[in-house]
Amino acid sequence: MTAPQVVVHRDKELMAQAAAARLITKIVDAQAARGSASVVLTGGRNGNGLLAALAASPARDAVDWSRLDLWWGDERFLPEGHPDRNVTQAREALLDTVELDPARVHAMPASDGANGGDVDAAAEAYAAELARAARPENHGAVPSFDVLLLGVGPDTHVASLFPELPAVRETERMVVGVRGAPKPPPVRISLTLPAIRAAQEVWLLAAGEDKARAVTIALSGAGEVQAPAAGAYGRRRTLWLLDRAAAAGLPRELYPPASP
Ligand SMILES: O=C1O[C@H](COP(=O)(O)O)[C@@H](O)[C@H](O)[C@H]1O
Repeated sequence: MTAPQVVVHRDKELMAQAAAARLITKIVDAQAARGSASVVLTGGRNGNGLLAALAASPARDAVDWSRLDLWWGDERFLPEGHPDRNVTQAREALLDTVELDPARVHAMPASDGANGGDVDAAAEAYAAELARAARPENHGAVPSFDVLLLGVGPDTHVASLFPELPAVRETERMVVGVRGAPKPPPVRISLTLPAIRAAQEVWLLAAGEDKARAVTIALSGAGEVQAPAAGAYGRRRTLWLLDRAAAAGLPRELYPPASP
């Protein structure tokens, strides 16, 4: 487990811009070192804010978009093209404006796709897609993603792992179907904590007053079943990217005094 590092920005706009700049640098560095990069996207306000900031950044042209693998941490199990699907929102915020290789865009299945309305079969299909992409050096059933992004919900959920629901207790499967999510829609697909922890770096995003309680709980030693965000960490780095409002309840010693 890597200890969380906390970076606090003035407001949510600056947080999104700084996170976008950080992500561009990570992708460019990975592509320079290995020829390609892999990123797991998140849905939600902060994840989409980051993508919009990336779309607006002139530095986005430093990325070779055709050599980027994109995966999703979770998806709302809805028909293809539904406006509430995370992939639809990501396309609108960024993906439709860059030259991605469609074969490298690994959206989670839709409820009107090959598996029909069977969310468990859809989750299994996504797990199989991840397993095919994993290399022997990844030592597991999912790739060692360069960066895995997670928005933190006001109830401490990450991806579609909600407090106390069975998905957050999963220790074997990499992807699961979720039913009864307290945030609509109730049926979702999610990476599990073991899949999330396969990433080299996990970045958790939270901005706004309504996230302050969740951030304080997750960073104060809570258990992952009660506070799923507490169980999200990367192999090499776990980075919490916050704005001042979301960090309001944290003890000041948790982040450096130099944070503007
Ligand atoms: O429903 C979801 O919510 C979380 C958090 O979203 P936010 O709007 O509160 O920031 C998100 O990370 C997840 O991907 C999404 O499906």
